Formats: sequence, structure tokens, C-alpha cells
Amino acid sequence: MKLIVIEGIDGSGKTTLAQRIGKLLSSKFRVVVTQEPFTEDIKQLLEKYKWKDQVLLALLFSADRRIHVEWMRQQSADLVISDRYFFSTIAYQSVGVDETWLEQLSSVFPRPDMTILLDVPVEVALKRLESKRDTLDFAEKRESLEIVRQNYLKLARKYDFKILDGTLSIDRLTSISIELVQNLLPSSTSLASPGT
Ligand SMILES: Nc1ncnc2c1ncn2[C@@H]1O[C@H](COP(=O)(O)OP(=O)(O)OP(=O)(O)O)[C@@H](O)[C@H]1O
Ligand SMILES: Cc1cn([C@H]2C[C@H](O)[C@@H](COP(=O)(O)O)O2)c(=O)[nH]c1=O
Repeated sequence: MKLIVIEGIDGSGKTTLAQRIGKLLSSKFRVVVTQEPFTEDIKQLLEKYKWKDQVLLALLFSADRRIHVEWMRQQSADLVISDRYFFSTIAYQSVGVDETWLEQLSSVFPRPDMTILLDVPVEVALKRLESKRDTLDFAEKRESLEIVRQNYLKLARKYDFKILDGTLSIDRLTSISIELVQNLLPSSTSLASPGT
């Protein structure tokens, strides 16, 4: 099983890209598209504790991930595409928690075979998210996403992510990603173009 992870700030287009790649590759491979947070239990706890305590968040997301990784293993897939993984914990929770501790906490999880970072300016992401209700006000969100974006760019250098310009069209991003992912998979007959 190959594990591909898509990371980026809220509204960077991760879910859209994961679904598009998954759909295209499923004509040739057993593909599972999934996302974090994964379990309903964790989502309820996140709401209950109001997203404030970053240590608690790191522990909750990691517990959720432990369950998620075991579930991934049980899928017998050729390819698992996960919308967020432990890099999200490092990028987001390091706003309030020591990064080294977060890396140690995350070291129990398998390293992905490839991580794609969808990098977008915060203003673009916020525009895309305008319709979504949120607990943070816009100014607070802008400020925190700016830090998270920089954290991701740092992680990209350290962990050798593929950085894609998330402001490109979804068709273009899909083509680029398919090419990257195909290099990891057996036999490289090319697939249909993204629009089909
Ligand atoms: N490349 C793109 N160009 C323009 N709009 C896009 C692009 N990718 C996604 N969008 C749009 O941006 C919005 C957010 O996309 P999406 O939900 O995929 O992002 P996300 O990173 O998964 O967000 P979140 O982290 O909040 O779940 C959606 O309305 C989607 O249609
Ligand atoms: C896995 C994970 C997630 N988060 C944050 C990032 C987002 O604000 C939300 C998830 O919602 P989205 O629809 O995927 O944007 O949770 C986090 O802070 N730490 C994590 O490990």
C-alpha cells in the first residue's frame, strides 16, 4: 500500500484534489480516499472542548490518527489518499506547543510515500471559505493561517514535500498530481485526462 498525503491550510483545496485524483486512479488501482479528523467521536470531543487547548488538540488528533492508520491498513488498497495527516498536527498545534514534542508524538505513525502541499495565499483560502461558518472570527483566522502556512513551508523543506501552487486550476493540479502519484505505482500507462 502506498500512502499519499495532501496537506495545506483550510480552504487550500485538499478535499477537492484528493477526490479528483482518487476518482481518476480508481480506474486502474484499488484506491481509498480518506481524511482527518477521522472518527465521529474525536469530532465531538473537538467541539466539546472548543478547539482552544493545543496540547489537548494534539493528543486528540493523534488518538484519532492511531485509529485511522489501523483502519487504512485494513483496507487492502493499492493507494490510500489522505486529506491531512500528522503534518497537520505539527503545522497547526505548534502555534501553542513545542514542535519537537509534536514530532516525537507523530513519530509512531508511518511516514507517507509522498506528501503534496497545496500552498495558497491566506487571502485566497479565506475567500474560498467565505461561505463556511467558523468559530474563529476572520481577523483571528487570517493571523493563525498565516503562521500555519509558514509552518507548512518549513515542514515542506524538512520532509521533502511536493509543493504545488494551489491557485492553479483544479484540472491542472489534478494532472500534475496524477503524474507524481503514478511514478510511485506499478506500470505507468497514463490515465485519462482530468476533465474526463
Ligand atoms: N484549484 C482551485 N481553484 C479554485 N477553487 C478551488 C480550487 N480547489 C478547490 N476550490 C474551491 O475552494 C473551496 C474549498 O475547497 P476544499 O474544500 O477542497 O478545500 P480544503 O482544503 O479541503 O478545505 P478545508 O480545509 O476547509 O476542508 C471549495 O469551494 C472548492 O470548490
Ligand atoms: C488533522 C488536524 C486538523 N487540524 C485542524 C485543521 C482544520 O482547521 C481542521 C480540520 O478541518 P478541515 O475541514 O480539514 O480543514 O482541524 C489540526 O489543527 N490538527 C490536526 O492534526
